[in-house]
Amino acid sequence: MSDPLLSVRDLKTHFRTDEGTVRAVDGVSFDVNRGETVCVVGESGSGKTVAAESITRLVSEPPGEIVGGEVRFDGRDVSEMSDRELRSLRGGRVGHVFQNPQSALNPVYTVGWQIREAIQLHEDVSDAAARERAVDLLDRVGIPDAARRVDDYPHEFSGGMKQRVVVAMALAPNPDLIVADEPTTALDVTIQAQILRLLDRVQEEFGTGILLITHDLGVVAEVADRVVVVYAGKVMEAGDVFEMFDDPAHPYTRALLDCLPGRGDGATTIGGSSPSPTDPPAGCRFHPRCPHAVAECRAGDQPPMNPVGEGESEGEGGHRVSCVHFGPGGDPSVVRGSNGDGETRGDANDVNCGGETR
Ligand SMILES: Nc1ncnc2c1ncn2[C@@H]1O[C@H](COP(=O)(O)OP(=O)(O)OP(=O)(O)O)[C@@H](O)[C@H]1O
Ligand code: NI
Repeated sequence: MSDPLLSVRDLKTHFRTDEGTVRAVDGVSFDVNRGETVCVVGESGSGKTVAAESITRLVSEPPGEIVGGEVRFDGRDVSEMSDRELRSLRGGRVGHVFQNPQSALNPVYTVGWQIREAIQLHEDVSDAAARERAVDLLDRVGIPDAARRVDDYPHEFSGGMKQRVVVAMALAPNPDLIVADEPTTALDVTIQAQILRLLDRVQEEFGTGILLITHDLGVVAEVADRVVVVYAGKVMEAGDVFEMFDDPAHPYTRALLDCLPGRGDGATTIGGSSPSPTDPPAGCRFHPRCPHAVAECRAGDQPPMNPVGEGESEGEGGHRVSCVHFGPGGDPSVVRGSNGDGETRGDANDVNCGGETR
């Protein structure tokens, strides 16, 4: 198999604050292959945005610092790139779409000008040709009357239309990877579905890799090929979307999935609160809230990523979980329920289904 498009290994991004060191991302690994959609899920403050920003080193240093690990894009170590190379990577081969479209658009230029810039930064094309492509892109992201709207300023677009412009801008240089951080939370569900469909079409046409950060497990079910579940800066579970929804392994994942309509009782909340980002618990970071925690979960480091299924590969692509019950000598039925079909699920787990998992 060829190298993954993006490979993140044991990434650690910390912030030095007056309250202490915030271990926002604390040893996170995942891959994104060409043409694949990987979703990162986890509750607020778990480090999703910081991980996404660390890929092209967008985290402001200080207070942030990438203190460990490795990010490889198309085989190249991103930490070895010059500032010039990094700038051309961002908004070039890696397109970012952030939660707030406002921050991605410059209010003093027309959207057409900004998309042209995004094209011409990476390609030697004439103004006329770039403008034509800008119109075409606006049209493709579903902006009506694109030939006229191309000369409008960002403030002349509604929130949903603005986010489409941002997507058009990210797509302008034909990126190999799109990193989209909650690109649709601020949008109504119809527009959200349209944007997701658009990304899907682009992916099909160009084989683009997509890293999508979202709270919304409904979106995950719809678009993900693989899922990475993060909690307090650590990966709890990763794997194929079907395997993960069919046989969720980590108690945290199971609690999250219980919030989906038609699963669990849909009304539970995770008891307790997120751990302190400056002083996270030893052992599994989820243990203080886990109904299945045993002594082994409370000491040492986060458990290694154990294969979930029989004969499951230990590699980056397989279904793996950071839980001692799936480790050597462990008994997964403790988590799955004695008959293995998850019947005990939902009783002690209290995951907040409101707010974050809209
Ligand atoms: N500039 C900063 N200075 C200090 N701490 C920060 C900074 N940026 C992020 N953090 C901390 O890093 C942790 C991870 O934040 P992050 O924004 O990545 O979470 P998230 O998973 O994206 O959450 P959300 O779903 O709310 O967007 C949080 O504890 C946050 O407070
Ligand atoms: Ni975020």
